[in-house]
Amino acid sequence: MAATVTNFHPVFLLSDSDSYISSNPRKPNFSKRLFTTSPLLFPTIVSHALTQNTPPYSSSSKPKLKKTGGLDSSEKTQKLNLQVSPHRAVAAVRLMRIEFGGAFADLLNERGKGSGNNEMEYVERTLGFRTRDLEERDLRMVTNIVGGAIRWRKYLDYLILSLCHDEISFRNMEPLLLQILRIGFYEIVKREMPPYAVVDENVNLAKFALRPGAGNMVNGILRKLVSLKDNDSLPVPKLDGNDRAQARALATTHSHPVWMVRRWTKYLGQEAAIKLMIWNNTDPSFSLRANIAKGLTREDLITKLNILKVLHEPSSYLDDFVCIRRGMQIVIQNGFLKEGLCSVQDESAGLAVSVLDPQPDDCIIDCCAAPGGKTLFMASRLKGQGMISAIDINKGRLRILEETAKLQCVDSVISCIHADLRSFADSNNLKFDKVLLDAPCSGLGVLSKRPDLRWNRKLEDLEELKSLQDELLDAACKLVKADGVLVYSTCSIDPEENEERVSAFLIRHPEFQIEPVDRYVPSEFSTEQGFYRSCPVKHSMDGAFAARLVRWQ
Ligand SMILES: C[S@@+](CC[C@H](N)C(=O)[O-])C[C@H]1O[C@@H](n2cnc3c(N)ncnc32)[C@H](O)[C@@H]1O
Repeated sequence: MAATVTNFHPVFLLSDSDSYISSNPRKPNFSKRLFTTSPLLFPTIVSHALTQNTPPYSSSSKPKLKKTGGLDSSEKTQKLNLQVSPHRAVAAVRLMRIEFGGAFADLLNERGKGSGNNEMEYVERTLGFRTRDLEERDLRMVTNIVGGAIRWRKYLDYLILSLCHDEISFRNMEPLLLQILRIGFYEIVKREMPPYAVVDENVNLAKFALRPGAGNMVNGILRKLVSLKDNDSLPVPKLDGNDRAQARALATTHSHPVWMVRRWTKYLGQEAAIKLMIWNNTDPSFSLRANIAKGLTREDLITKLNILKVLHEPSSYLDDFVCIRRGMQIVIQNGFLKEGLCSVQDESAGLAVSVLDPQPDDCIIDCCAAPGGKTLFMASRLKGQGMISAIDINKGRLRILEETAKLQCVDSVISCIHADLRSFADSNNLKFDKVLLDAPCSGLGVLSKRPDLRWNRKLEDLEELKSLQDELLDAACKLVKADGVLVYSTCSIDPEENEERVSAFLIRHPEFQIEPVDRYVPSEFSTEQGFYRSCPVKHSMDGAFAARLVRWQ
């Protein structure tokens, strides 16, 4: 079934700042990381993870499901547990789903697909009991705990390991027990919550979801942690030794993979790498694009936000954008997105569209378009005149684009094409004024919004991505008419996916040359080489890159 906007799927919401690896048929292993695991499969996966050690409930105590998949109402009440705080129970299950079920850590999706009743079914199936339904405040706490426990996973595990008897008991720890400890450690060390309440609550969760002995263990470890923290004697990774040793220490302290620290230290220097990691660990802020095609100007949007007391300020860089400082959930709950009045779009993505500079009557092709963040923004700039062909290899995501285009009233200027760009460009002799290639990339510029991404990305991915980016550039350039424009963009901050890809392209295609972007974006975003680059720390937005290339012969 088509994913609809009302499903509020993370892919839709976080479109621009998200990164996707190709479902490249030539590289089938690529698609593995692309999708969330089917919710139907999740309980099986988690059960497996749980039973690696001790099952959380015996088979006789497992909740019975009706044939429809819903819970029998008598079961619901029987299993209701009022002693466990609901937000911790839900957070523990979400963490399990993200780690073992391949779900996205979606910071906006609090009431969408996979939550609400569905989510309580996961809770019951995973923990063996239900909790009371979540209130708004609980939902905010779930989001905070899940985001924080994922971001800080490496650092939290370092602390947990330091308080375990030995490394083997840490390595063999039941997955659910480990999630509960991570929640407790995160709350005590990073959220500075009243420690004894945190200890009690997490002990209860371990006791009911696992067994009394697990509760005792959580109690012992958390109490040791509280005492170390009170005495200011938490272990600290030592920043000394050679580059590799220093990278390892920084990776632990700032909770990132070692390879990322080494790479950023190489390209940015240690100080800037540290600042970037601190940024990635900060709660993200979101920006909204007012949908002028639906008759909502930025001023109208601001009026609505003022009425709802959402803390915001107009973007300094883009006319239609508003930066939300606090109250994003209010925007979601009031249906602004579902009604298509505005979209969640990072300014960095909006600026990449400015590099292409879509104008009424332009004939544009968006080569990797789904789920459509940039296509829809470009379409709104055409003001009903011109045409955008939106290609994507992923049918499901393309359907999201189609439906959102209708919702936002820009469908009359968009035509969707489900195809692999490479074969499309080979078999069609079409030429366009403007070609956008928003390439699949590592997403290293959007780690603050995608807390799980840092753990899912591997250094090896970069090599595969780089050759895919080259192939897609070679295909996209075939579609550019004489004097036409090709914009290559990513949401990565890695020079090998950005500047290096463009340099390599220009060697292969001397018929293109760089047009400096300073006419299209504020000068602080333009690099010496004439490219667009946003830096999270400097500009307080996601990291992104774009190059504007013109076919001159
Ligand atoms: C970074 S995302 C694009 C995001 C999109 N531009 C937006 O703003 O919402 C990259 C997209 O490239 C698509 N893709 C990957 N390989 C492709 C190929 N060979 N042909 C066409 N699309 C491809 C993926 O399905 C994915 O949707």
